[in-house]
Amino acid sequence: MSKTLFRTRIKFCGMTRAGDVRLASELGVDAVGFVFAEGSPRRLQPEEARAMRNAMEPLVDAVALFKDNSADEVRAVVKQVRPSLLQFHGAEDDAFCKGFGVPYIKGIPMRGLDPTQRAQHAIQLLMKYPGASAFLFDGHAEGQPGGTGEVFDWSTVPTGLGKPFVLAGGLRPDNVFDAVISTLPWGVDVASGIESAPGIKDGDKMRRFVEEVRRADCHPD
Ligand SMILES: O=C(O)c1ccccc1NCC(=O)[C@H](O)[C@H](O)COP(=O)(O)O
Repeated sequence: MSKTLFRTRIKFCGMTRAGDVRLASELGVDAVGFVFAEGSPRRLQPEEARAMRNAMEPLVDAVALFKDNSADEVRAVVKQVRPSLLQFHGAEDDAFCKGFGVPYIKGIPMRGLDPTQRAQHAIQLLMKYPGASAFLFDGHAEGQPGGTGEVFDWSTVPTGLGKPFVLAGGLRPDNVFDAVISTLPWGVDVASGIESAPGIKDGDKMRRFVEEVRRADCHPD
């Protein structure tokens, strides 16, 4: 694969502390994610996310993440937090995902897929989620929660999507360079790989993660 000229976007997911959000902005991170999925150790109440959202610097996107939440819960978050993007990780269909007047990213479980089915997988995704602004390829298995640090086989990333994709799943400062060079994603997303405990981001890991993505962006291949 030949290298393109764009800058790889970075999203830090599962933010729970205002100081972590501020440091992410200072590091030049493009988006931060607030998790509303039931059972997640990073789960926020809308009021908590709203407080962090109101303190955010301009030109940084807030992404609200759901997994099989009710429409009322999604609406409450949209009203209070004003995210610029929604991200769905459950069995929500396209009609549900696009029903809130906010662009959406669809999280796709990638565990155990067949590398020979990359093109077919892309077609299936485009047919199933025509309204998605982007896909986020994640390391977990179908029905499982994300944010668990599981890497999937990058050779299964669908080809010929014609839409941006975000690579996720077990990315860390020590593997994100290879991940970017191998898959040339529109963006990368990380939760546990920049944490000292679930929801508690580690400043040094955050900084090193961003440096490694930038190093990959400058790499000639
Ligand atoms: O982060 C969570 O707790 C979570 C819970 C339920 C569904 C999805 C969740 N996270 C999705 C993300 O976007 C994570 O950033 C992604 O799974 C990568 O996580 P990690 O492998 O820990 O970097």
